[in-house]
Amino acid sequence: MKPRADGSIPPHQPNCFGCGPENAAGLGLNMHVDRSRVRADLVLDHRHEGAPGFAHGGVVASALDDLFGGVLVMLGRAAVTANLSVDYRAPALLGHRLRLTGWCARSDGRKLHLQGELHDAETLVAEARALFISVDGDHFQRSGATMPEEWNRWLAPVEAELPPSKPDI
Ligand SMILES: CCCCCCCCCC(=O)SCCNC(=O)CCNC(=O)[C@H](O)C(C)(C)COP(=O)(O)OP(=O)(O)OC[C@H]1O[C@@H](n2cnc3c(N)ncnc32)[C@H](O)[C@@H]1OP(=O)(O)O
Repeated sequence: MKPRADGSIPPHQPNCFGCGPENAAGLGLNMHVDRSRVRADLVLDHRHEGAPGFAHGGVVASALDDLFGGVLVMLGRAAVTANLSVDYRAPALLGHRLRLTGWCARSDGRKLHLQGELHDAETLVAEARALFISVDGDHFQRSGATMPEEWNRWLAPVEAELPPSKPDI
């Protein structure tokens, strides 16, 4: 799995909660590569409500987690979330166009240290740090479900260190 020629990132799989177009309960993220970052716009609605008019914090965390899944595609690394930390800086308002940005701060063997932000125009709504751990195909065999064909190459072991990337390059 890799970004398309136009920079858009294909869904992890059609029913992915974050980006799968066939998941009626999903967030429907459309992600794309912008230099060394991954970006996506997100408009949340009443299905995602916590306090009246505000998005549920777990939904915000889910969006950032799946955005990091887009960073994995950009990097060509298959990995899973080991740790996700979110600082909520301002309420995420339903009906507003929110912008997600994610990038890889550094890698260390199997460990990928990812960072992301959620903005509403100029307002920082949330920022996240995550530790992802690279995995191979055996990790996903435990579910017994059929893996998407395009994951085969993605799930090949990757030993090489990734170059450091910064959000502003
Ligand atoms: C690829 C497809 C992705 C598509 C969708 C993307 C959507 C977004 C991503 C997700 O939501 S993934 C779903 C949520 N995550 C999981 O289900 C992962 C569940 N956890 C595991 O399966 C295992 O704990 C894990 C694979 C993460 C690690 O197990 P391992 O047995 O492979 O590794 P190990 O426990 O030996 O840890 C490897 C290193 O990472 C470190 N580590 C692991 N978990 C950690 C943690 N939570 N905090 C800090 N360090 C951690 C660990 O200390 C160690 O460091 P050292 O090598 O320095 O000793």
